[in-house]
Amino acid sequence: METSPGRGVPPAAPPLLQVDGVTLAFGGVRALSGVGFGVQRGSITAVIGPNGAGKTSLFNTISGFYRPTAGSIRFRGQDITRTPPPERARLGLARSFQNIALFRGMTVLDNIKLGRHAHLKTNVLDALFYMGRARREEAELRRDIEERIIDFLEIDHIRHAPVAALPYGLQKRVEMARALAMQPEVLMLDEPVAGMNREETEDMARFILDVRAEWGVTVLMVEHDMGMVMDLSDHVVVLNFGQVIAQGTPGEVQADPEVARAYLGSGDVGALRAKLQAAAGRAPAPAEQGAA
Ligand SMILES: Nc1ncnc2c1ncn2[C@@H]1O[C@H](COP(=O)(O)OP(=O)(O)OP(=O)(O)O)[C@@H](O)[C@H]1O
Repeated sequence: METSPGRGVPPAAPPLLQVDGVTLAFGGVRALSGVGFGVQRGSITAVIGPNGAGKTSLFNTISGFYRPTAGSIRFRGQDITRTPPPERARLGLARSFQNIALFRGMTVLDNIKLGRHAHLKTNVLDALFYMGRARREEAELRRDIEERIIDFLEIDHIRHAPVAALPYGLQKRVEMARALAMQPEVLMLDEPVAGMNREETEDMARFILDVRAEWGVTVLMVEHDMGMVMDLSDHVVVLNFGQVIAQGTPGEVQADPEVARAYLGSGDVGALRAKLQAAAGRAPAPAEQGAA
């Protein structure tokens, strides 16, 4: 492997997803101003920030629902700034939504199948007569869904249940299953643990880690639960008023006075760290107490 001259450190791989100078305005409101960051392959990257910071706008821009007024988004080196959302999904960018966007009257299995349909190569005529490749793809589809995703997310017992009948935590899990059924390279999770109790949050955190470890999927999430973000993420991007005010490892952003100012109104990083540890249900370790 090629290394940097004289330093013995391999050069960083180009990011799988690269956001550069993204600006987005709604009339007079600038939701995003020159936002830039990279998502490394195999990482768990989180976007955080106070209410109204621009997190949802950024997610909608990356998945193609909003078109930026300036800047670019590259995925696997390809410029996708103007690529429509379904095409981005086919390229390998799948997402879940902050407010669950499942078909509530349909079963869990049928909802998950809708995700997989993004990849079916069957043409309309085949589908109409349900023959040849269509039938093979349907069989493959069922096997893939039933044996991998449903088992993995431990939702076997509810596969035939209508989504509307399920508790919130399970609905979120089904949404993740549907996004996974698109076989994404990057799974974008919009507030995956919003509204969940601690047990549901811990389950979801475990699934996110396993998605990366067992499926090799890169994860990009927006999340308010700071404890969960700090525990899981390799890279954290902090937005405030539509701008990136800090980014780095969880330790780096927690030690950044700008981040403390955005969340607490003062640059007290010790208070920020204590708040985050309280959010994660932990007391500060003795070595950390004086570290601020
Ligand atoms: N469709 C829209 N039309 C006009 N302004 C919008 C629209 N969507 C977002 N905004 C504005 O853009 C800014 C960023 O909003 P956004 O929802 O992206 O923030 P957020 O970080 O996701 O907030 P929250 O944490 O509350 O979900 C806010 O000032 C918001 O009022």
